[in-house]
Amino acid sequence: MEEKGDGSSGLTNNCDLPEDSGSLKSPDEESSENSAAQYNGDLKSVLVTSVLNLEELDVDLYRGTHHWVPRSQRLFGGQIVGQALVAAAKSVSDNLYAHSLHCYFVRAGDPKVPVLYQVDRTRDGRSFTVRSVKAIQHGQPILICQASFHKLQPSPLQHQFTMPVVPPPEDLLTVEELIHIYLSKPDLAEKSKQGLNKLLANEVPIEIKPVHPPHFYRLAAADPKKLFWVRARGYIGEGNIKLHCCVAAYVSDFAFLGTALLPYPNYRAQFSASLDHAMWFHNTFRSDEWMLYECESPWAGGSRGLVQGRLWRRDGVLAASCSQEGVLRVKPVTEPSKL
Ligand SMILES: CC(C)(COP(=O)(O)OP(=O)(O)OC[C@H]1O[C@@H](n2cnc3c(N)ncnc32)[C@H](O)[C@@H]1OP(=O)(O)O)[C@@H](O)C(=O)NCCC(=O)NCCSC(=O)CC(=O)O
Repeated sequence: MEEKGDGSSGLTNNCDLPEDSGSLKSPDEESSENSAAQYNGDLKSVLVTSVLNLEELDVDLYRGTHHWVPRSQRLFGGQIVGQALVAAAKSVSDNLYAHSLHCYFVRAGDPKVPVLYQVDRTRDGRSFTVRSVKAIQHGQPILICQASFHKLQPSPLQHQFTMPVVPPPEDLLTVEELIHIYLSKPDLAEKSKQGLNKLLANEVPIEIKPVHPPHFYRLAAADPKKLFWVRARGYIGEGNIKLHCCVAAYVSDFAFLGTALLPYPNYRAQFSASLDHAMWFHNTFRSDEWMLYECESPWAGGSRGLVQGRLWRRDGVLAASCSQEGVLRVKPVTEPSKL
């Protein structure tokens, strides 16, 4: 069973709501914010230079291309959500910040062609503004998304759960380092070796450090809960709060639905795909800095699973919350994993 330190049910007052923190600086980075190399390499994140850098075709019409495509050969849901949020954000003024989005994945995305994003300016209110975005391929919607933006408004109401107590990312191994360890096991089945090598060859623009690696890889039945540190690969830098939300939308769909499979190591997903994805942004954060992703699945049934997640800044501030339902069609595993 997975342990979560002191859990997340306690309420504290230490949340740092946007009205208090228009800047993305965290206290320990203020003195050296211009040093890209201290984050995660001096290369700009491909998420910013390519994936989330949409081409404007016409007013409220954009085109997005792909970077990493999962083995399923359908587009990664996080990419479509992230790009849809970029498109929505382009038509709202600078003083409005995304606070929530709600999406349905209605068709599989085709990795062979780009995606068009058509933005409908649903409403511009006094403090809230809503956009609807349709992601289109082959003339048909693959995703429908509603995103809402809000002006910063101060309030005395401030609370949040407490971040689970876990080892810092510096004390944990990346997924790639863990895979190298598994690959060095002498009794590793050839099929597993091939699978792991394929994973290594993936160019996922996200870095991950699982807090409990065996749980992450579903080796034994575990509670449907997982914790991992996550950040965009490469440097993004301070500045654009909206952009960090779009990167977080991309990141938040990664390995999320798999949380619902953790109690069932004797089954593998024959067909799995996210059906919907919702996010709420609570505080400013940097998506190129380590954030703790706390994922849990309160329910599975009827070939579907529900997952919920919290993205924590490493200083304990709750950055965002996520929810997703996915279709999960499984079949029994014939050979146990030898990782
Ligand atoms: C969810 C949908 C498949 C529902 O569409 P339909 O209702 O028409 O589809 P369906 O359920 O009838 O069939 C879908 C596939 O399941 C197969 N299928 C049907 N019944 C089955 C059963 N009982 N057991 C096993 N498989 C079954 C079908 O043959 C088909 O495979 P086949 O298609 O091979 O013929 C679609 O809306 C969709 O593709 N939405 C997009 C989902 C998505 O791409 N999400 C983002 C990526 S996932 C992601 O990013 C997160 C993640 O991976 O974790």
